[in-house]
Amino acid sequence: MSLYCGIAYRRKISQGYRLLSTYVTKARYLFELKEDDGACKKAQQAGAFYLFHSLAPLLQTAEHRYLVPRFSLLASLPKSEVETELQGSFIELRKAIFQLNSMDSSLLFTAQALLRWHDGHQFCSKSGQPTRKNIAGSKRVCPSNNIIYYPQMAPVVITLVSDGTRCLLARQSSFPKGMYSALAGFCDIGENMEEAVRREVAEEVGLEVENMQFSASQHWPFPNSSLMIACHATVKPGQTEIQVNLRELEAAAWFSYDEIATALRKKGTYIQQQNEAFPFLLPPKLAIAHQLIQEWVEKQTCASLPA
Ligand SMILES: NC(=O)C1=CN([C@@H]2O[C@H](COP(=O)(O)OP(=O)(O)OC[C@H]3O[C@@H](n4cnc5c(N)ncnc54)[C@H](OP(=O)(O)O)[C@@H]3O)[C@@H](O)[C@H]2O)C=CC1
Ligand SMILES: [Mg+2]
Repeated sequence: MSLYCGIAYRRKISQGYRLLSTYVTKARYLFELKEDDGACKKAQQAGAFYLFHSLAPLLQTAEHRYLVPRFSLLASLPKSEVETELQGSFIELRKAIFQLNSMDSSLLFTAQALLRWHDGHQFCSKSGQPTRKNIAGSKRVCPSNNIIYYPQMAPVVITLVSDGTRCLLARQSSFPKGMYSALAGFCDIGENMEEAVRREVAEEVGLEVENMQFSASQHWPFPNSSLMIACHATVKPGQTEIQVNLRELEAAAWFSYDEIATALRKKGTYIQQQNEAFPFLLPPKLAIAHQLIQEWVEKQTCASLPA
């Protein structure tokens, strides 16, 4: 039984935080760790580790939340013994995101994405020879031709479309029961963000958008690493009739401010909410889709206030 360990890059320099006072110094230290195997080996001795098994992180349960323990020592033990010894379980990250906090999730997402990338890039695509990982895990090199492979993220646009008073959400059959989200899609090669937003909205719901506004971005590890680029957009006036592309989506609909605001206020665990008679759930707080929806509600609230 093999155990993977994901190195928490930002945490492992905990000693360094006190000595290095500025963001620039910290960024340069991390750069050095990626470039200098010796420096990285040294840092690992004082570092903290997350444990993964088959890409599932070891988590501890506390009430309705998951805690992410970090370890300084690693031993090779069977999975079940590790779980018993460390009072936790290896839990699929996709299932755990509903109960993780944002600090933990960001590091876990990075660690899992790196582990997955290394697992899938063991061989050079040109020579077919095994590639070698540097100590930091920031790249792999083919010893026969020196080609360097770096971990990659696929750009994905995610758009919250509004008609001024309602917003458009959709669901795929793979989503958890009752969950609706903003429209997302991978950028095609050669496309810029604006073109990808227009195309994805047209492809998925048959609408044309205008007035795009960038909101924020996020690294998302599922199913492979994506860079989520989140935007707001509006449909052309009077063009609100949805034509769902059933190859991509199970359903799509316009939702009113009240429906969305009520869903945002829902309490209880995700499972409890899913068991309601008519579950309508929004993406977890950690997902940038949630942030887009929250922003839209805030904008609507401001717009309805008297001047
Ligand atoms: N963080 C967040 O808030 C959210 C994140 N997402 C993420 O956005 C991503 C894209 O959303 P989704 O609607 O599925 O995308 P798309 O609408 O682009 O549809 C996905 C399909 O596109 C094809 N595809 C094209 N390029 C790629 C690529 N580089 N990698 C994988 N598949 C590709 C695949 O088809 P085929 O399998 O036939 O090859 C896949 O089934 C997903 O990974 C999802 O997890 C989505 C919503 C919210
Ligand atoms: Mg999509």
